[in-house]
Amino acid sequence: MSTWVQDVEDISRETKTPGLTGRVHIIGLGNAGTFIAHSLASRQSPPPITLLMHQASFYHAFRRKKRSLAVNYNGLDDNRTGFDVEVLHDKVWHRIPSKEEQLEADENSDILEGEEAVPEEEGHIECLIVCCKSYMTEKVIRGVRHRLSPDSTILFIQNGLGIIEKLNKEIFPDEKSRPHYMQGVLSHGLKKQDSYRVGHVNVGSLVLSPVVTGQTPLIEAEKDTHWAPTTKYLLRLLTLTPSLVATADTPAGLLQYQLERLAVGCVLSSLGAIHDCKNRELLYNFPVSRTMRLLLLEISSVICALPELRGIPGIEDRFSPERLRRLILNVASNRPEDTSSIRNDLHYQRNTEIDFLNGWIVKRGEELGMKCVLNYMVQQLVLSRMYIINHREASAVPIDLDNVILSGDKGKYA
Ligand SMILES: CC(C)(CO)[C@@H](O)C(=O)[O-]
Repeated sequence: MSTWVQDVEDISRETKTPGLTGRVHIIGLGNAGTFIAHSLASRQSPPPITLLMHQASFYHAFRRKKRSLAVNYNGLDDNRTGFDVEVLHDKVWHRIPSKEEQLEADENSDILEGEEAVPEEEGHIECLIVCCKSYMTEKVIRGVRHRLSPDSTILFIQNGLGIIEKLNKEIFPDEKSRPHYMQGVLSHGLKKQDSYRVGHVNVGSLVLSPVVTGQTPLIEAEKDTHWAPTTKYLLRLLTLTPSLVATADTPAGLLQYQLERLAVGCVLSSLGAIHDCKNRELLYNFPVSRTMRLLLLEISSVICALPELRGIPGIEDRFSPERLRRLILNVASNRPEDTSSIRNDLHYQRNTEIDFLNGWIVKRGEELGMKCVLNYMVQQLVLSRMYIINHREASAVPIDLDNVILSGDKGKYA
């Protein structure tokens, strides 16, 4: 198997682009980000990897873990080190030197507990893997926008759809100065065990494809294989990383996996959050089953009418309400103890991905002249739950228990 250095040299020669460094930057160290960074570091020839952290506290936690990422396979932790780190402080990325570099450093910094030298931020980003939640992506990309160029490639591995359209509108309106995009669907079973430690529950895959914008239907895009050097490099690097089980697909092929994932999310994630329950509690429940069927009628109609999918054989069968329903029941039965990601986000009072799930169906339905009222209602129910939870928290009266005095033997508070 070729090393990453050979890959960089080959691609530089083939595409006549000297100066590629082969460095991969990763933002978002949840389950997917940790697993991908760990997998790249587990290669026989690991490429240079930089983890981008938005808060000094994330780095402090990482340092407590001896700057290692762990994936637990069959009960055994596999620890990997060797990651470079950059931390955002005052809108500037600061590179945190590795242990070896620190030994040589003589400067001190006040933002990172005054122990480590913080050199100037690093420059251009060639390959960026974004694994944060869809609702955070715009903010995250704004933070590295000045380090991206039309020669960069960004790979998005996230739930939901509509993120790239939003980025193009808000951050990269000029097509010529836009970076190249790739998207991926990760189906490995991952479970968070601790910060920077993920359990690998079952083997899945990572399906990848470069993103083409402005080509409808997508089947037309199959003729175009002129990918940017950084796209070629990232695709080669990931597909040759054994633990990822990654494959390259066409844009139309990938979109179909994304839509299946979207349908599962629109039903299981949203209903799990509204009912505040685990996947298993949505099974064998007649009223839930009625809701699922009705939601799927709208979801299936929108997907089957998408102009991007025109000309692809078998779309009506693959995305029929009944097939989607079976797919969803399969996921729920195989992962009965899973808690929906939207439910988790609500629990921790974070924003949710609802606008990129049911919200996307509503938006695309509108463009196609379909009123998806049930998906709209589900979107609003999740948003209203978020509103209630946030307001409940905001209006809670803080009690200073340290200063509460118990008076008399009746146990009354004084
Ligand atoms: C879809 C899901 C509920 C499956 O367990 C979960 O993966 C989620 O919420 O993204």
